[in-house]
Amino acid sequence: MSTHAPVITVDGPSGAGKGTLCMLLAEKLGWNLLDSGAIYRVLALAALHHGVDTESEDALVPLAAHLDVQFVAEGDLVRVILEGEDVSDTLRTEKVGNAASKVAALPRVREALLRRQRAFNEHPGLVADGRDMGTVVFTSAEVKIFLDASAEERATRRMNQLQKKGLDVSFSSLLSEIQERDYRDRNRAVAPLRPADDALVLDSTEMSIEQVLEKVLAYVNVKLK
Ligand SMILES: Nc1ncnc2c1ncn2[C@@H]1O[C@H](COP(=O)(O)OP(=O)(O)OP(=O)(O)O)[C@@H](O)[C@H]1O
Ligand SMILES: Nc1ccn([C@@H]2O[C@H](COP(=O)(O)O)[C@@H](O)[C@H]2O)c(=O)n1
Repeated sequence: MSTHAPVITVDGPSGAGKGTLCMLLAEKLGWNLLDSGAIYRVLALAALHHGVDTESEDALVPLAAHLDVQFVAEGDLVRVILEGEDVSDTLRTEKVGNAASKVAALPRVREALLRRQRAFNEHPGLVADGRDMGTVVFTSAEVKIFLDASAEERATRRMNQLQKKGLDVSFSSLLSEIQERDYRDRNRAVAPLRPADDALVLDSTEMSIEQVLEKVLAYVNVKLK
């Protein structure tokens, strides 16, 4: 990876604050941003649209290889366009998140999406958000972070987020959806969710977004010096 731009990877379970942290880091550093979860979500949504079985690896691999998706920056937001349709809001639902974690458990599907993810590694640098950024996709990354928080705190954050959008949600169903997805992501045979051996593990349960950013920026400055 020496000819490539520097990379900061941020892995961790759903709702730990990876997306928020990565967006702030990318803004602060002026680097590119990869939301790898969005790629798995787009594939799951494409499968649902085309009536493709989300458990059939044979059917999903060609779909993954030919995904017609664009990520369009719009101010602070990145709009996701699948086959010409803006799917940014649909993509964030728990239904799609769950379907994404099913397609993400299939080895040949992950393989088919590797090149697409690595193509984001452009100058001046990349902040990569996901589950296996530090362990599989960018193993030589200069900085690796594993961001965690208790399942209860993550469900609370998600509930607040959805309530701000005017959605009525039950804490207990959010918690069980998060726990189900965690279990699948941590126990799959390929690229299971775990900290890279050389990652800084940060538990954000008791930390604000500002505290997480401050701690990570201090670490990044030391590592990139
Ligand atoms: N340290 C924090 N304290 C309180 N709320 C937080 C913190 N970090 C993030 N949040 C809030 O939690 C919600 C989920 O955060 P975010 O989307 O960044 O998580 P994520 O790890 O990227 O989740 P996913 O993997 O499912 O996309 C957001 O509403 C965000 O503003
Ligand atoms: N590098 C990654 C990123 C995501 N996944 C799977 O996709 C699901 C959705 O991810 P979000 O970050 O958008 O919530 C997630 O539950 C994982 O199953 C992955 O496997 N690898």
